Amino acid sequence: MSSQQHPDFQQEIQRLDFTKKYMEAVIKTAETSKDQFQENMKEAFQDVDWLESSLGYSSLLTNASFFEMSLDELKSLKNARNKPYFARIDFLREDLQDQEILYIGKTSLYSRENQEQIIVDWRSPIANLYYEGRLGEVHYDAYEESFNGYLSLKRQFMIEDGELQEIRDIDLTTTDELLQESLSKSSSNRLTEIISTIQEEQNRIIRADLNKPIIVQGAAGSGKTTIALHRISYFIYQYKENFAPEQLMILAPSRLFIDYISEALPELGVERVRQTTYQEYVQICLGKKLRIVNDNKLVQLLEEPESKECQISAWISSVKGSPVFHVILSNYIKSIYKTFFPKEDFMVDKFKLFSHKKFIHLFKNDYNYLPLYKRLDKLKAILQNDVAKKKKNMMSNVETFYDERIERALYHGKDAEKRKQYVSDALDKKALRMDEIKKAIRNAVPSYMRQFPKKTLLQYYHELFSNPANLYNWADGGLTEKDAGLLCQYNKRLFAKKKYEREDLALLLYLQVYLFGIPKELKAKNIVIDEAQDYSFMELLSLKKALDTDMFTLVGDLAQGIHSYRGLTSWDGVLDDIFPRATYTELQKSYRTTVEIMEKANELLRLLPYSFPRVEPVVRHGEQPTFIKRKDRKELVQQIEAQVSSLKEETFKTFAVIGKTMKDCQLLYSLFKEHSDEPVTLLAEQAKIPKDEIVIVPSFLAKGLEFDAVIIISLEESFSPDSELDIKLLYVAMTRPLHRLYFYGEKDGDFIII
Ligand SMILES: Nc1ncnc2c1ncn2[C@@H]1O[C@H](COP(=O)(O)OP(=O)(O)OP(=O)(O)O)[C@@H](O)[C@H]1O
Repeated sequence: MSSQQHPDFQQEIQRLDFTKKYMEAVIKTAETSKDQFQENMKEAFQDVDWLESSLGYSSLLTNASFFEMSLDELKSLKNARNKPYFARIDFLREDLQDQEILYIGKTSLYSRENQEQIIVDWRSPIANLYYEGRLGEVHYDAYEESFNGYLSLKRQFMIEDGELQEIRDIDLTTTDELLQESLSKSSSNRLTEIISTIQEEQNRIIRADLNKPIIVQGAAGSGKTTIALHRISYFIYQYKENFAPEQLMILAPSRLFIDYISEALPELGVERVRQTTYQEYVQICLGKKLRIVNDNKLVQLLEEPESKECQISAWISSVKGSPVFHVILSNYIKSIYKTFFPKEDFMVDKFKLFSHKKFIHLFKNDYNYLPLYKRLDKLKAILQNDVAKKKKNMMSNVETFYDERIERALYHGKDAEKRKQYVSDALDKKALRMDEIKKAIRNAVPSYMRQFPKKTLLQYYHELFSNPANLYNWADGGLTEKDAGLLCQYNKRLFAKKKYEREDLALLLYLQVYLFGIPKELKAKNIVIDEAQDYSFMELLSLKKALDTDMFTLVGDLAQGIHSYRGLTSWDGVLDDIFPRATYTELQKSYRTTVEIMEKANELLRLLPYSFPRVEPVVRHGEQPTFIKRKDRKELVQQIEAQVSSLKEETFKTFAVIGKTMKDCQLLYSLFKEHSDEPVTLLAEQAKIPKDEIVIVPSFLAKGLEFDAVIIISLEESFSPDSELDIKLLYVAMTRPLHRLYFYGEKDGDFIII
């Protein structure tokens, strides 16, 4: 039924009008003075002729009183002005008489007269009925109670600029037209919120137990990034009393990616969540800016796959990220700890203040929870305290010793001359001893502390690789002697140039945790990691140790694991050994691409040596992906320009040309600069994604992004069916478009499956 003919259309228009006016009055009052609320209400509703209708709105003008609002609440209310809600549910709870009619929106709004909800927040427990509930008998859980009832209506609203456009009632048979419509729209180059069309399987992840970590293996375009952001929003809503948004953290693969998600964040009320990249975060924790080289070994692997050096370097990365290094670091740390067990008692002058056994006991037991150097600080403080407490006693002991002697000599000595000499010597000795003891008191703690090694994190790290025999022993059989030798040689070469690689960061972070500790203010309470498949075992383990929590949301896709030389090839180890409490979920449905594109991309998955289930696209059809024989140089640029301009005529807005490597992209970029006036941007890791421009982007940087149309090019580089990496890169590139996909190459074999 078209919305205009819907019997409730007029009534819904009135309801929307009421809600908007009510919101305006509340916003105005919050911005001025709360005493003005009655006035503001009268003003907002002055020309409304339906107030006396059966809807019973009139009492609000007389009974309303205003309540304080937080700045955040006010901001979300203002954001919701143009679209106060997107759905309605009618629910009769079995223990209540009256049916509840609930309007669901981005934020909540309470009636100031009777505290009834005018708009229900999408994150509230009852709103779950919209996402999960079929019409009929349903239940929802809230505050550890379950409520049964009957859901008689699920209605969706299309509201644009505050005007009601359409109403759709969802029954058992209707497909989700709103979803179809939302997916058929063109992309704005940015991620947006999807609260009105969240699907059941996605909703379950967003609302999954917030006290447990969660790992999501999701196909390309299944909504992983989107869900992760919505889960943060849900978390903030549920725990607004306990956590400030700043205590949550998103770790994104690059600055480019942070820019990409930035638009969805304010919409979801999560813009204050910390957003950073793994490398930035670790370096902040280490308190050092290191010179990171070979950041993208992937590029080397692509450009020189046969080079021996390159293969060794990839192998080094995989070992440093593997559980073997957990064993190595644990043993290494134990060996460092041993050098901190004192062998001597703590003496001040001739006084024994602290036995070394007591010291070791405190060190090993009472301060076990602290990092090594923090334990040392504690002990130092204890010694200083002890000395301060016993100082007087020690001095007076010495003093008394001499004074007694002097006194005895004064009263008992017979020979006056001898007595005088004795007293004078004793007084000298006393002065000397007093000086000695004062000096001993001053020096005792610093000189005792001097026995402990004082090294920096980097010194410890360098020592880890200084001796292959040690490394071999610490590995407990995890490395051969030859491997240990190779690792030491490789790292020594780097250290000599004061350089480090990304893979060193995890190991440095682990050592930092156990040796020096991580400042409290850097420990987020809940962490979201996107593209988690690109993290190694050690990277995830070190992060968990550094942050001191297992409250992680990890989302990723092993099929897009283009960094698998260092990253993960299975979630098993992560689940078993790092996050044993985690809930593991898979998402197979893809919302981004059309059936035609996804089916083609699925062909690639079959070529990978792992068994990935086929990705199921949401039924949305489009054109078949097309191969176009590219022309040379200048003409190629014209070919692409013509393609884009015809796509623009079809109202598509965002376009990317994806090349396998940065080299191919740079080549195309220079061709554009030479032969075209069309604005183009070559995307780099730190870049921002421009709107309304063609972007040229290498396949490995395109991960996570999306565009209306994508052209995959092959200039000097083609994708090889024999390389797992090439298959994954092509898969990533092919799953970026929403609507159209083209291959521009010399011959169809350039793209493996075309
Ligand atoms: N329930 C939904 N309603 C509307 N759009 C959706 C829904 N779920 C996902 N989408 C859209 O599908 C696209 C893909 O989502 P997203 O980028 O979160 O997927 P992803 O799993 O992170 O993909 P990739 O692994 O390729 O990076 C986005 O445009 C997102 O807005």
